[in-house]
Amino acid sequence: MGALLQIENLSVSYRRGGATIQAVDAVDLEVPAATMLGLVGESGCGKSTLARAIMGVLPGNARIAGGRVELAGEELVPSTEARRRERLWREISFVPQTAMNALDPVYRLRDQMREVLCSRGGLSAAASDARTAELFRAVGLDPSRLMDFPHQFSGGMRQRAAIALALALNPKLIIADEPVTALDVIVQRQVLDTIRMLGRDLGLSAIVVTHDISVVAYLCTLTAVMYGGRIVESGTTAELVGSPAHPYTMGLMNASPDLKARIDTLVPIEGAPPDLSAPPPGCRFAARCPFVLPACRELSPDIIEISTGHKVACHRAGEAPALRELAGKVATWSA
Ligand SMILES: Nc1ncnc2c1ncn2[C@@H]1O[C@H](COP(=O)(O)OP(=O)(O)OP(=O)(O)O)[C@@H](O)[C@H]1O
Repeated sequence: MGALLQIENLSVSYRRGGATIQAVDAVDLEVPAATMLGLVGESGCGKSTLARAIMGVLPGNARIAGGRVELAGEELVPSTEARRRERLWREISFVPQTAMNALDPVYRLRDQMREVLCSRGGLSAAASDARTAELFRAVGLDPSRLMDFPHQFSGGMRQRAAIALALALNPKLIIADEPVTALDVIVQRQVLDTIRMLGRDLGLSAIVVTHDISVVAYLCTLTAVMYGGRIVESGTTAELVGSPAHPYTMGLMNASPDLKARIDTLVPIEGAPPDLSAPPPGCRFAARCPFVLPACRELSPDIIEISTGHKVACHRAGEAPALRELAGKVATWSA
């Protein structure tokens, strides 16, 4: 049986000025049913573009340059606009970074839920309100707040309401784009706990987009690391966090306050991701990689499977244990 979501060789580009920005470059990715996959990488690596391509909500200057996406055997990309609209909320829903991107400030929460549950889901107003109360309880909101407007909620509560909205019609796939980034640390943890619990209890299938690898480690069974428009490492989260094989993944972990397992201080990765309007030849991480070899700057590494389900695109993947050892030293990253 195929995975729930299958992405094959997907490329997405933007036109800006006279330039073409290759934001997603030949990406292959699968999300099995009842699985949360974390898509992690720094800002500008193409995560949101990939998420938007799956949802079919790319901006006007974007173009699917190639590839295909299937959800439960049905083609999502390419797709017609009518089919895309029909699918949104019912089959794919999303949790944005800021709940106000999903919630309308002038409507009561009850009415926003009715908009999805009645108009899209065909429920009566009474059935919608009952379902909303059930959803509110599931996400940790008091159903007595149903008649509130979004501004009467705290940021964390609004994010919970956005999650309730995303769950409303039992979609096949949820895409959460930086679902806790805008919240303060304590609330982040509470909302993450709720998402984790819902993931387990409801068997959710989701892609969680984040720059924070510790969020992925906390929530997701599978992880895909994106850099420069490409997936550079993917596999189970346990394997990636326990034995990262790509130097970029090792660097992300050193820079994460919650995962700095090997170094007792935070070590940033110097520099910035490549300009995707003129990406470098070879490995896109070469300019920042402490383990770079001359070949890395010329030849793009193939993705290879180093153990069951653990894939990495690095010329030095065979030396991963030794590189991990070195990556655990501060001097490696400051050289
Ligand atoms: N509407 C757009 N028009 C032109 N270029 C864009 C547009 N949106 C994104 N890009 C470019 O595409 C590349 C990938 O951006 P994208 O937002 O997908 O990355 P990201 O990893 O999700 O980062 P962030 O977390 O900052 O959104 C970047 O070079 C970005 O500047």
